[in-house]
Amino acid sequence: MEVVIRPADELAVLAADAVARQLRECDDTVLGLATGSSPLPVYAELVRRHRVEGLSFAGARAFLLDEYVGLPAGHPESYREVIRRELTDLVDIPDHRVHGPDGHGADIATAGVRYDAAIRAAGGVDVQLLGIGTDGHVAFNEPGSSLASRTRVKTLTEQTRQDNARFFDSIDDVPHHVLTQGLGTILEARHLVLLATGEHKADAVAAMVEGPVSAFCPASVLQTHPHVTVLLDDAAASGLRLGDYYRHAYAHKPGWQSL
Ligand SMILES: N[C@@H]1[C@@H](O)[C@H](O)[C@@H](COP(=O)(O)O)O[C@@H]1O
Repeated sequence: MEVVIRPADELAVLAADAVARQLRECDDTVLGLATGSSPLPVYAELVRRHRVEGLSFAGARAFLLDEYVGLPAGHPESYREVIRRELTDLVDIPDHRVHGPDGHGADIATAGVRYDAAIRAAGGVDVQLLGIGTDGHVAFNEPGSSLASRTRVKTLTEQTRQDNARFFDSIDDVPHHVLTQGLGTILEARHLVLLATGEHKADAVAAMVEGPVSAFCPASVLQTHPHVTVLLDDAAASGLRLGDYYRHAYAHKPGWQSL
């Protein structure tokens, strides 16, 4: 796990660098896209590079991490619509190559199995963007999630519903259920890039990076993955005991070593 502590605007550039490098190196890159506020500056930077530098997503495919269950297709806060608005409608990736768990179809019980099969059939995710919830969830894997879990339906905690209520008219409109990639599914991506900013993430970040690997903090399972980049601003890093070491290591990072 590489922990990089830099100003927030620089974090977005670093994450975009990882995505852009993958797109340039591989014609049929498979991107893993996250929603929430944290990746938005990364998407803005990728859109800028597409427009100004000609970065192309034309050969790529993309898979979303998660989706609310029960929102009608086309609901503005469904993650499929959010990602269209923030990224995929603004670059040259064909819409039919962007996939999300089917949260409004009739067969919710088997949607997860089908989704995992689709990711596998695409060859797996090359670069997976991630955020972290204040309770340590990644995607919508709430505390208590199996560290080996696959894509399935989960029930949101009240904390997560409150955290996400800002996107809806009221908390009553936030669904209770979601379809989310499992932790085991996420761990199969080849490079995980997690962004967290702000003091409200500091406790979850400390538990993820320096706590025990435990279902109590689902994000801590990232400690078991061979290629994870954790991008933090000072506030999100403020609970880390080894913060000075992570800064030192990044300042002395060999020039040949990319994220
Ligand atoms: N399902 C998403 C997660 O993927 C995201 O990481 C989390 C944090 O969101 P934010 O980045 O807005 O703090 O929110 C939601 O719960």
